[in-house]
Order: sequence, then structure tokens, then C-alpha cells
Amino acid sequence: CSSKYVLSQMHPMWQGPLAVPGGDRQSPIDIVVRKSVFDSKLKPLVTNYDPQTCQQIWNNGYSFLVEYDDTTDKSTLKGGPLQDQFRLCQFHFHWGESNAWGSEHTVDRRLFPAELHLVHWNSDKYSLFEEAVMEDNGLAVIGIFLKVGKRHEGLQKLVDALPAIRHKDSVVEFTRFDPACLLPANTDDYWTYHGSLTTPPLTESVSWIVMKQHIEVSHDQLAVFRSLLFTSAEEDVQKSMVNNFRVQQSLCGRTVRSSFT
Ligand SMILES: NS(O)(O)c1ccc(OCc2cn(-c3ccccc3)nn2)cc1
Ligand SMILES: [Zn+2]
Repeated sequence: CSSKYVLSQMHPMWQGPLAVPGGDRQSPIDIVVRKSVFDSKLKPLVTNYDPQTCQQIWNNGYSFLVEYDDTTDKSTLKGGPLQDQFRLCQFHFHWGESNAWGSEHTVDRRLFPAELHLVHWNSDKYSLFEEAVMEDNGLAVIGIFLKVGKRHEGLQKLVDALPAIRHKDSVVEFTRFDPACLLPANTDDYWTYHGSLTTPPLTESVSWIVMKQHIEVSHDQLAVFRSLLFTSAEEDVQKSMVNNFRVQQSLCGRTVRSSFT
């Protein structure tokens, strides 16, 4: 980007750096459909998730994370735009205080009420997430838009666990959850671009894969997300965990490719 610093309009709740030195591939972005470039070399995504690797669910003060055992290649992502094999380490969501907004990416400026991120790291090249997160081809994140509609049966097990992790830093055991149930029916159609983490440390290490097809969850299921708190049990002022999204960042000349015409 022309400016040396990309001012990230950090949400008030963030302590992170206000400016990212030399940030020219920051996320999220607005996906301008008619400017995306079809790439026939983009393959279908290949996910292989083992529900037995699901370990815990916790509130990290930004979102709630479902964490997977990533010490072996049991839950993996490959194909799509990726050259290497990536291991699933966690998934989490971003959402608004109302159904009118909440997603991080937008499509032709359209906002969705929430967005799911499935976070994977390059296990062909690195041995730990913490290592991969600093490298430019270290991570692959699948972004899936949520719309309010019919109840998502697979999501309910996760929704039922949320009251137990209302406060920041609370964690409960969470097992045998198959993240494949959160994927849309069609995973062949996606946009992909090189970007960054959308929360600190905002490192520019992510191959983003944003699904064209959304999933549906019920109003009540999304309302339980909003019952979570940014704050820990000891704090005297409790703040609802809502609007935990970053605003769109400049494209800085990047091309968004599409796997479909
Ligand atoms: N929202 S998003 O999908 O873009 C997304 C995905 C993953 C994120 O991880 C932050 C993080 C970094 N580290 C870390 C720990 C030790 C050393 C280095 C880094 N731990 N968690 C943030 C945002
Ligand atoms: Zn995220």
C-alpha cells in the first residue's frame, strides 16, 4: 500500500497495535465480485476432519474457539489454492450485536450477521501453529458466511456449551464435534486471496478461502453467541461479546481469484 502504515480501525476492545508496519496484505476485505478473476487451476477443497481430535471450547476474550488436537495429521485441509497440507487447529466466529452486520469479509459491500473461520496451519513446512503464524504461507483460513434462517442442527451442540464459557478465559471440555457439519453443501465455489489474521498479531500469513455459499443458523442460536462476555468473571463491568469483527482493509492492488465463473 502507498501509506507506510495501514491504520487498522481497531475495535475499541482491542489492545493490539493500531498500525501494522508495512501492512499491504491485511484482512478482512470487501470482495468485489466483478473484479475477481476466475482461475481454472483452482482445485476443489479437500477436507478430512476427525471429530475425535476435538478437545475443548473456550472464551479467549475476542471470540469463542473450538480447539483441535493438531499434533498429528488427523484433521487436514488440502487442495483448493493450496500447494501443501494444512492441519486444523481451531475454529471460531465473528458476529454483530444485530443481524444487520457482524461478518468480517463482505461481498460487494454486503454484510452478513456472522462469519465462521476454520484455522489451519502448514504442516508440510512447519511443526507448530505458533511458527507457521509468522510465515507468509503459514496459515489457511476458510471463511463461511452465516445467515439467519432455519436452525442449524449440527451447531446446537456448540450453542449448548456456550453458557459454560460466558466469561473470558473460561474453558470446558468439548469432544467429538465434526466441523465438516458447518461446511456449506457446495465447497467448490470460493474466492481466495493472500491476507492476514484479523485480530492481533495481524500477521500476513493467511491464504484466505472465502466460501460463496453461506450456512443458515436460527435467530435464537445467534442470540446465544451474543450472551457471551468479553470480560472475565472478576471484572466489575461486564461487556457483551458482540461486534468482534475488524473493518475491511485496503486491497492494496491484490487480486481476488474465484474458483467459479
Ligand atoms: N480471525 S482470524 O481467522 O484471521 C485469526 C486466526 C488465528 C489467530 O490467532 C492469533 C494467535 C496468534 N498466536 C500466537 C501464539 C504464540 C506465538 C505467535 C502467535 N496465538 N493466537 C488470530 C486471528
Ligand atoms: Zn476470525
